[in-house]
Amino acid sequence: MPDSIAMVYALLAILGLKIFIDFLARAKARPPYPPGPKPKPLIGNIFDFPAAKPALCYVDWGKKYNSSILYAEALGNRVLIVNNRDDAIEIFEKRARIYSDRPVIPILKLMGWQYNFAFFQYGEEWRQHRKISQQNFNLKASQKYYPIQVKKVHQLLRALHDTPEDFDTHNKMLSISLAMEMMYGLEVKSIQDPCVAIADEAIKLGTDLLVPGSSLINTFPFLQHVPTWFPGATSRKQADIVRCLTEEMIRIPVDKMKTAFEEGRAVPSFFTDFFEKKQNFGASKEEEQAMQNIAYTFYGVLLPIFCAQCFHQTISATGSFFYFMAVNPDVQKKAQAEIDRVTGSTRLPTFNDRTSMPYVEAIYREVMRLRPPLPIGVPHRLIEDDYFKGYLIPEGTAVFANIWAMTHDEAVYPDAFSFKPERFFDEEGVLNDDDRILAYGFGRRICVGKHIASSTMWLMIASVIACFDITKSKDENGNDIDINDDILDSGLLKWAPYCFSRPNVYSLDFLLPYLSQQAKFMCSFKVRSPAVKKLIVEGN
Ligand code: HEM
Repeated sequence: MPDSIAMVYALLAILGLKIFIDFLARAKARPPYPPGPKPKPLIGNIFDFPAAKPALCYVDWGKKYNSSILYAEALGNRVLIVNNRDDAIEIFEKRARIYSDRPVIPILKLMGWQYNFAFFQYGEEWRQHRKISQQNFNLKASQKYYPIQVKKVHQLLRALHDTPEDFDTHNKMLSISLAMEMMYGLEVKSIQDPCVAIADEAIKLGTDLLVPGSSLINTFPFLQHVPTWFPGATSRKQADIVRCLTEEMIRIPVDKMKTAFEEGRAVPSFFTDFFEKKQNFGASKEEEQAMQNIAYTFYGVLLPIFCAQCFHQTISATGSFFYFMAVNPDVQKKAQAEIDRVTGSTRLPTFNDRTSMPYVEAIYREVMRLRPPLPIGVPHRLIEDDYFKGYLIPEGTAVFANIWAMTHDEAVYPDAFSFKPERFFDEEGVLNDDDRILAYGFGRRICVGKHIASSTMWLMIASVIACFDITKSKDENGNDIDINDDILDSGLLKWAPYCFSRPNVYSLDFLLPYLSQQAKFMCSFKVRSPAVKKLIVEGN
């Protein structure tokens, strides 16, 4: 080998060695990552991520590593878990500029779910959608939907009265028909309505694809480019079906609403109001697309949160409430006494009663505390390196608020695992100021539908308690059927950032908190009196 070539090789070797030494020196000099399980060579923490109940597992990590923030990584995917409320406020709210992005999820696009702005990257498009949503669904503006909410809750009461054993189906009707009427002014009359069937199927099939191991695309995003005809591309095919269903889910209500408009029978709603404005004053294509996306997003979000069966094993906020009432008859009695005092048992509760019913308010807070429907929230993504409590949090880290850990913190909520609405009262018996519902998340991505959610939940709770005694179901011998405590696992399922090749791309498994494993529980609804029966039937 000529000397000059040998020289080049030697220089390259020295350069390589220098880069390696610099790398080691930098790694040594940089502040450490937050505590967490020790990563293994190459695979990192892939086997440390919990296979179930992540919220609980991350609480254990917190104890083990004596830290309220935990860090782990697997094949370039970085995850930070925040177990403590103050840290969450510092990170998501005080540092919102850099903690408001979302991880990129390639399969969403294959399923046509990229129109759901809850998954949008932090940027101009998200900002536009968020602004329109806030204008239409802030505390004051959302009150224009009160009449629809009242109508839907009264329909739920009638349905529970007629066929109490179908309470899951009635929950589904509440969520879908509320969304349809609020967003498109459309009345869904039965569970057989094509809108219901299509939305149900799209969400079921779509969420199936998110279950770990169900699709290799979740693990190896490059597989998204494999054509559907390719042998073995089953999840690719399923994603295609979901996309078709999702497109229908978006198209059908818009078409129906336009027809109603042309025929002069359109009812005011989020989208109808926009459509009317468009006819009169015009609107840009982007604006129309944004309105359509928002209507679809709200529709898609309402289903899993309120509906116990849309995601086949989900226990919803409504389902958690039924459960807590069935196993806490004393709480129910106390709430019924309060409601009867305010309404005189001569009418159903109304929104105007909310401030006069502090105990019902406390029940709402306690349901949301004990069973936050999304226990580890929806991940945010950090857009640049950050330093927190002396630790380095690298750019691209997916950051989870462990809401469940915060709402089960014994230091804040003594006897945290018990259902005790009384905890929200001070010594004078006045409702305390612990009124922030952590279940709605944090910062700029905080739930934009929280006022609709809060009012719907409150009215549903007050109305159902006013009308029914909810008890455990009985077996054929008249004995109580115990409700399996597994119900307590609600929504605590897994999130595991499986191997992805791109640092800002995460497994869809983070959506799994939406899913839970326990079977449907049984409870029974008994109308409290003939007078109440009359109120239910007449809807007063
Ligand atoms: C009990 C009911 C509900 C709960 C517990 C809940 C919870 C949440 C949580 C935890 C997030 C993520 C927040 C974060 O990133 O920190 C979220 C986002 C969101 N929620 Fe809700 N939600 C509920 C009901 C609703 C309803 C009824 C709507 C619409 C009508 C809605 C619309 C949205 C939207 C659009 C986002 C995405 C916001 C964004 O990314 O900017 N939610 N929700």
